[in-house]
This record gives sequence, structure tokens and C-alpha cells, in this order.
Amino acid sequence: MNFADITLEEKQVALADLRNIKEQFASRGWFPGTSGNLSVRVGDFSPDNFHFAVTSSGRDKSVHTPEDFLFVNASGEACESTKLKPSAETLIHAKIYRMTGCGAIFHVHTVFNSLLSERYGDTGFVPAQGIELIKGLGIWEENAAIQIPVLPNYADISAIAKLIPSSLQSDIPGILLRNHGIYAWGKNVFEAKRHLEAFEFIFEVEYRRLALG
Ligand SMILES: CSCCC(=O)C(=O)COP(=O)(O)O
Ligand SMILES: [Zn+2]
Repeated sequence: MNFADITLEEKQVALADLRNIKEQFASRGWFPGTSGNLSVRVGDFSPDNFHFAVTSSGRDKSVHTPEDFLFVNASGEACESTKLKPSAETLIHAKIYRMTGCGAIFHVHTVFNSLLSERYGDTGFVPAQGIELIKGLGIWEENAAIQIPVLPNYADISAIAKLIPSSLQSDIPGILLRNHGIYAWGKNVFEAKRHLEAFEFIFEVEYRRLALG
């Protein structure tokens, strides 16, 4: 599907959804220091041909401006002529879309996801069990034990993107970058938000368990 064939209405809905999520996450303090990025896919999907709206790089995500988002293709290149730069981490979004076919991806830096990603960085995953919010990830098995992948935080974003296919766990809709933050995704904005909130709750519980000893 060509970008020009995607309806204006679908593009406007994607931008409105991102604006809404941006405002909610900003109110929780989930974009400190301009960190974090958000995206929503538009149009049809095939692994080599898809498009998504993504946050512009380096902007204050606690305010709304006409320059907050732009549309990019599966290679992370702008679909329209613009002076805006897509998120520096757009290639990670593109790789997650390519591998999962999901509909929305949210990335935030929080104290709890940073601390746990470092604590379990050498292990390669954050373990979690016995937390009701694991069901928020869509895992309803009794007393499920999960492992949330942790990837190295290379400066070269394309090097991180290359590691994603071998790191994904089929039932876990997220990955951590060590000492950096989490990417969570879902089939749409609602599901990606639920997954991100569940991950953050799980990280806080696991952190406090460790702190309690
Ligand atoms: C200022 S935080 C460092 C960059 C980062 O990790 C991030 O999430 C924000 O980068 P972007 O280019 O999407 O603004
Ligand atoms: Zn980041």
C-alpha cells in the first residue's frame, strides 16, 4: 500500500491517538528530559511495506505543538517533505513492527525500568512471577512465570534493532534496553497502553521485593 492511498481520516485518528497518549504519559512523568517516543501504524501491513506516525526527535513531550509527529515508512524515512526529524529510535519501532505486525509501540524511560534492566542486564531478562498484572500482558496462566528480555543499550540504534528478532519472546509484548527504558507494543493503542502500564507495575513490584529482601 502506498502512503498516498491511506485515508486522511485514518491518519488523523492516528495523530489524535498519539496526542492523547502523549498527554497522559507526560502527566505521569514518563517523558523526563525529552526522553521516550511513541508510534502508531497506519494502513495495511506487510513486513516490508508499512507506515507509521512517530514522535519527532528531541521535543518536549509534555506540551502539544503542530510539530510533534510525522509519518515514516518501513525504513524509518519521512513519507512527506518535512523539516521534522523522526525519533532517533525510529529504527527500533520499525523492526518491532516488522517482526510482530503490531499496531502501536510506546517507549518510556522510568526509574523502575532503568533499575531493573541494569539489575538483570547480565542475565538477559527480568524475571517476574506472582503478580496479578501479568494478566495485563495477556498471560492468564495460573501463577505464570515470565521473562522480560533485556537488550544491550548500544549507541548505534541499528545495532540494537538487529538484536530484536532473536530477543523477542512470543508471549511477551515488550523489551527493555539496559539502563535505558522499555518498548511495549500491542495490536492497537489501547492494548499497547495496557501492556506498558502492566510492565511498569510489574517492575515496581519486583524492585520493591528486591529492596525488601
Ligand atoms: C533525551 S533521552 C535520550 C534519547 C532517548 O532515549 C529517547 O527516548 C528520546 O529520543 P527521541 O529522538 O525519540 O526524542
Ligand atoms: Zn529512549
